[in-house]
Amino acid sequence: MTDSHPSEPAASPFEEEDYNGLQEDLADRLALRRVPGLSTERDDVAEVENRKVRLERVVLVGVWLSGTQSEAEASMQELAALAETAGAEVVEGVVQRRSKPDPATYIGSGKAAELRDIVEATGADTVVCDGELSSAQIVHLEDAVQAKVVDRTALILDIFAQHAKSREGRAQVSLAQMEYMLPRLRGWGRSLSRQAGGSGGGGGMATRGPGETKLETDRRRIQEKMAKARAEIAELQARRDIKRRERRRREVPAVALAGYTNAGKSSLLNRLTGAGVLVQDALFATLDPTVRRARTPGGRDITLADTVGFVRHLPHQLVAAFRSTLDEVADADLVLHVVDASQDDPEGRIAAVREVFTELGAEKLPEVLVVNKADAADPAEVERLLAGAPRSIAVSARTGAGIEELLALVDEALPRPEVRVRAEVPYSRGDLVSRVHSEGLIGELEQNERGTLLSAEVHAELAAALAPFSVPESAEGGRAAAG
Ligand SMILES: Nc1nc2c(ncn2[C@@H]2O[C@H](COP(=O)(O)OP(=O)(O)OP(=O)(O)O)[C@@H](O)[C@H]2O)c(=O)[nH]1
Ligand SMILES: [Mg+2]
Repeated sequence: MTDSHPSEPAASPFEEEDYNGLQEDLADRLALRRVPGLSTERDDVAEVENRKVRLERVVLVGVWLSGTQSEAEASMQELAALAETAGAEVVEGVVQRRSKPDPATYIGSGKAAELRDIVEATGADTVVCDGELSSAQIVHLEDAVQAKVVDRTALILDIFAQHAKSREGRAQVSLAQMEYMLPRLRGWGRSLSRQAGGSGGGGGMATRGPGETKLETDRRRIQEKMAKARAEIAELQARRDIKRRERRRREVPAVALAGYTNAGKSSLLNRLTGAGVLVQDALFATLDPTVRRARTPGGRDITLADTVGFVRHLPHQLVAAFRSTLDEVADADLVLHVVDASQDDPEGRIAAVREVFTELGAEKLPEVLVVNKADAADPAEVERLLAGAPRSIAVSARTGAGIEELLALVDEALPRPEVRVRAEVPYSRGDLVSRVHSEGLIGELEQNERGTLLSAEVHAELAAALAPFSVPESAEGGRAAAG
């Protein structure tokens, strides 16, 4: 397909002399990886209608559109990791270099025929494509390779469906799945019933007739379910909003841990707060965000939220459906952007995460780049990443290295409380003094016979509560040493 490379006999079915090494390499690695023992069966109405890829033998197919060889390799390896996370066994991975995906079959039709041979030879039951395919592409490719075809979006949705535990998480995933499914119903109906008919041309017309009624019913049923899911999410979101507003009212600064999936966000939350959050060497281990309290070395209380991991080309249906969850990021006062320094192409991951930040309207928030897994990473790589961000720190959630420093940096990076106060708080109002400790920044503090004399920076609401006890800067010999 490409013109820029002189042709040579290609050893591998898919393209190209300068690519063979990579492919064999890839095939080797892919063949080795397997995630055993993932739970499989779960009966969810929405899931039943979806395309599951668990416990299947899959062949991965990518179209290498642009970028370097190592980027193409990274993308395929990530697809393999996703497939395995979903519970599939990857038996083969192939890439075709093209200027754009084939509008009919994603990969070129000649390559599709070769892919069919691979599917047959390996006994695979499913082909997973590294992109988002139209329903027509799925149908045509299924016809060509005689196996089920699943795209990257469906794969990610399937993983989310397997991992979502809370009511809210499950409703969000099922909404996203239905949104994905709705425009593809026609194609699927056709391909599943395997009606005959030419592989080109008429497209959806082939389903006209008796099938049409069924299609309409399905569509209506799904739309009804989507409405129900939306209502459920809205209700749960209202509760989440109340909690968040409560935190806001108390003006506890909100810090969100965000970043690429498997970067170590949950591990960091555990390190920072002792929360026993699930940590797993798996993609999208966390779907239900946990919010915990923590205290900075400066004595300020903060909330720390663990969040859903991001991935390249995170399906927009998911971003939309997880909106209320992801608002933990959008509403934060500070984002800790966690990146795994031990993996390939951390910059690509950082960029992918920032794209999602933008989609969430969180791109302007103060950010600390937390370069994690420093224990396992190349120190030069860590240095490079640190240098690439104005505010950054290297840590290891595993060994605990850098954690204290991270907390200190949080202190520094958080917006400072805006009101300076000086007050003499009677001993009967010890509660106010402890609020100043945890919610403000204390300058001076001393006890005298009337109460606690303090000067501090606090937020507006606390300043108002302290107002009855305020004393002018000059009054009282501020630092009467002996007390
Ligand atoms: N070597 C090393 N491994 C780490 C470190 N932090 C986390 N890990 C490992 O990385 C894997 C992922 O950790 P998690 O904390 O679950 O990552 P996450 O970002 O919450 O992942 P998702 O919730 O799936 O998006 C686990 O196997 C952790 O043990 C670290 O500092 N060093
Ligand atoms: Mg997690």
